[in-house]
Amino acid sequence: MRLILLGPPGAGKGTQAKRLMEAHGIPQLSTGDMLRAAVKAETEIGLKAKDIMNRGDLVPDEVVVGIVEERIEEPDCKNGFILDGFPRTVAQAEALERVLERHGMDLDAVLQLEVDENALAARVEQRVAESGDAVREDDTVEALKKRLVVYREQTAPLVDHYRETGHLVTIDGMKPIDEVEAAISEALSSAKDSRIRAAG
Ligand SMILES: Nc1ncnc2c1ncn2[C@@H]1O[C@H](COP(=O)(O)OP(=O)(O)O)[C@@H](O)[C@H]1O
Repeated sequence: MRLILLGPPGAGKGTQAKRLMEAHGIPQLSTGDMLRAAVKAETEIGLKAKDIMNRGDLVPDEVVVGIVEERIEEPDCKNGFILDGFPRTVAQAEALERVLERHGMDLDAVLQLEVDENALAARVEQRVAESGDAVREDDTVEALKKRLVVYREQTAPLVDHYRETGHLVTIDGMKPIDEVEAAISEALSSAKDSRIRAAG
């Protein structure tokens, strides 16, 4: 199963990705985590990405598309994967479509976690407060605000994009974590049923 988790910072993508990973035995591919690892290892990509990430801006499309393509070629992605934090622009979505096509893969669903903007600010502020010393370098109030603006301007258009491609599944992300998980699992099984019906 190949899934995309879509939603603003603080929507709970990482939390649900981990649960999906356990439920389906497929890896979570978080471009944020991969880029943070590159920054830490001071690779060429990491050196380029560091300041961009700390500002809350987006790393260039070709950089993230490159790391995602390399990652999905790994053997653990054979049965599928969960993309978390990618694609973040329409150009990335189009590049992903080409990459998947080249590898003979297709998408099963794009899970949009829909959340209330006011609640988001509170969640991310809490994350900043709780993270204490282990704070992520881009978890400053300023960078978070910037990430929300970037989301609205560059990533939110993906909702329409994936509605048009027929992959969009909208989930209420304001519910408690277990209920969001249950809603996702239900949506995935009915998506599967309708695919089986369409094929049969
Ligand atoms: N697909 C992507 N395209 C461009 N930049 C990305 C992408 N994924 C992650 N990044 C960079 O990494 C930062 C952190 O990403 P992530 O951990 O997914 O953030 P969040 O916690 O806001 O969901 C982003 O602000 C951006 O600079």
